[in-house]
Amino acid sequence: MKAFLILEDGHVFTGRSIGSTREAVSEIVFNTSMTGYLEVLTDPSYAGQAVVMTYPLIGNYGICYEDMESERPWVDGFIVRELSRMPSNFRCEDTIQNFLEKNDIPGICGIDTRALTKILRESGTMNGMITTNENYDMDEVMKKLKAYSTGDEVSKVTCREKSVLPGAGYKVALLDLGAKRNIARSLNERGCEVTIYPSFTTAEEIIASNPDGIMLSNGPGDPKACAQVIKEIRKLYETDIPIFAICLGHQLMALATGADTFKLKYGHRGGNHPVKDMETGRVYISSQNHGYAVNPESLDPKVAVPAFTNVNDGTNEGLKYVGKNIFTVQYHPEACPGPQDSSYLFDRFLKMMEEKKNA
Ligand SMILES: NC(=O)CC[C@H](N)C(=O)O
Repeated sequence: MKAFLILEDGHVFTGRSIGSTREAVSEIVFNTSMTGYLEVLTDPSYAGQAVVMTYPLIGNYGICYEDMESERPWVDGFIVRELSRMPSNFRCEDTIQNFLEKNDIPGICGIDTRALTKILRESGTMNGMITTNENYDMDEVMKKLKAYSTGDEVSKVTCREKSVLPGAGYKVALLDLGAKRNIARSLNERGCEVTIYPSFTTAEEIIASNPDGIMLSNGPGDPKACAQVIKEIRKLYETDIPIFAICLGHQLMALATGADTFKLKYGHRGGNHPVKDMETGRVYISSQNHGYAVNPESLDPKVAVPAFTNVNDGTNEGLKYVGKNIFTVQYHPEACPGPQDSSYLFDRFLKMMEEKKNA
């Protein structure tokens, strides 16, 4: 069946429908990872967005359920050049086509994703519609596209109840703002007992559980849409509990302590973004998925200083909080998909908890 991708600037791409045939209006973003499409589909940070994969062949190893980063796919749509018709891998359990269909996620294949990515890169991220309706009315479509914006996506994707991953080591409270599974897993593998809290949990409840450390997760949408969570994070900042935050968590801690965030032209999404550790000068290759960033000029140097910078565009990729056991990164040390270069940051968090305990 034919499908169309209609962009807010009037461009129309014609391809074939994959997954669900329903219409989807979303923000269109591109990801340059060559593999890891299942982790991309199931990363809750993509709620409210449809993802274009720039790598031209997607799906060749199928779907391996074990690799899911949450219990379901969260993207609004999936856009690829060529979808593998015959996945082949010893772990393969399903095809992307089936997986998208079962989960009612629409997609489009067979379009020139290079041309599409160039448009997004030059004009910036924009809204788009995926539809199988050949008789779409352009004026109606444009009205819908202009009206669309990501709202409070966090409350949509967070867990409903708290849960615990047992461990004999440090007790970590993980605030789930749309957490990828590999965050809890990375802590659990290091022996931590991880208690996962819904995003609407109060700071008082977390503090009362007396954790050795607090972890703020990644998550979808505009960080400024999370006013209530920001208030609770401010209270966590006031304690002396060690805190480590990733991506949305990093942005929210910055907002909670007086800094500002802004929307990047087309974001960073992929598996090979170079970040520089400002202290050592060493560059790490990181997995990233963000559309917003902290404005370093808005930082009060008495509160927080840049710890990592993106080598491509010089934007901020991490902060160290002055006089606090707090450090935060904009990229993904849990790296699923992506290089494992930065997994040492979890060890750094464990060391911080150890030092605090022995102080
Ligand atoms: N992966 C994330 O946590 C993304 C954070 C935020 N939603 C952004 O796009 O910048």
